[in-house]
Amino acid sequence: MSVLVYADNSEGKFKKSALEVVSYGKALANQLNTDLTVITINATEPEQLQKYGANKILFVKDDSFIFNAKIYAGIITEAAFTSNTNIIIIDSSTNGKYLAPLLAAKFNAGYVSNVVSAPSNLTPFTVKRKTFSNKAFSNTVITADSKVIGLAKNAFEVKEDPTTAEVEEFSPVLLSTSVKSESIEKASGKIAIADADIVVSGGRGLKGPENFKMIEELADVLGAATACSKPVSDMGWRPHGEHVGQTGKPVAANLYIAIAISGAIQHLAGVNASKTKVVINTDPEAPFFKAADYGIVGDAFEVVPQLIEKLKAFKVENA
Ligand SMILES: Cc1cc2nc3c(=O)[nH]c(=O)nc-3n(C[C@H](O)[C@H](O)[C@H](O)COP(=O)(O)OP(=O)(O)OC[C@H]3O[C@@H](n4cnc5c(N)ncnc54)[C@H](O)[C@@H]3O)c2cc1C
Repeated sequence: MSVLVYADNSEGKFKKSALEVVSYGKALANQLNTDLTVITINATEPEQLQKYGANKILFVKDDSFIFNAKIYAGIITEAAFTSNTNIIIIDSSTNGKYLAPLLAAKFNAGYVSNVVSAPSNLTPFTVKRKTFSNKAFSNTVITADSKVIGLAKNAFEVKEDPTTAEVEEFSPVLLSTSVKSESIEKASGKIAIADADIVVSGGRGLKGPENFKMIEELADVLGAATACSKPVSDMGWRPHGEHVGQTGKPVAANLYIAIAISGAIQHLAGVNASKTKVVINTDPEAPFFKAADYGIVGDAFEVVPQLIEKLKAFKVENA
């Protein structure tokens, strides 16, 4: 009986969250003294996953597949039955959050989301998860024989553990579904907040919508998504889709840069799952400084343009 991980990719490339779930799967497989099987769909280099401990890699290659949760859940369930597994691990990307409940229903499994560490106990199977807008942890027991684990982003380190894996093409017997994605047209060329590695976010301290040009420019240089605090979107300075926090979108980026944002508890609740938080604020008493890893006490209108120039120069030097 092996552990099965679904490794998602973006345009064929594995994201960090995919490597995190594979590393988690390997740790769990070691704990259970079993093998790790990974399934991936339309990744360009599926064999890369052997670097992170996969013993078997099942890859589906069919360019006509466009992400559709029902179809993908069907494929992953079929892979679970083929590989005789009773534990499926999945990331917490937007796709992962669509997939996990469908998988749990198909697999008749107990599903726990937002998991942050390997099981503390195997009998009963107990995992630690984040809860209450990431302000608390809960030790949760999965009593069902089959289990679906949704791993929180940035919760488990990517760890190399090279193996020689069996790499096998997997041809699922696709069941017909009531819904099929024919094509995807992205709303804009922008990076989505939920899946971004870096997020640059602006607050009310920027004083007006015209000043968000520098937020966009910084985001451009860093290849980041742009975001904002609630009042900024309430006042119509930025679209509502950019509002992050307890009542907005959650952010679990590798780097979250908060510019002229005070760090109210409702804002922090939505961004504190990010790995490294940087704050730029004129007020040294702003609450965000307590939550941040790095802080600059300074005027955004002076600091941000300098940061952009330095980053541009760094990119030219290191091109
Ligand atoms: C039920 C409820 C839910 C909420 N949900 C959310 C949510 O999901 N997300 C959210 O963001 N908020 C939420 N809020 C609002 C939240 O309480 C704060 O009011 C809000 O986050 C403040 O936004 P801000 O930090 O951009 O603005 P402000 O509180 O006005 O802070 C602006 C900051 O900019 C700094 N500043 C000013 N000028 C400069 C400058 N030139 N350079 C650098 N820094 C400067 C100031 O020192 C200050 O710290 C919620 C509130 C409630 C009651």
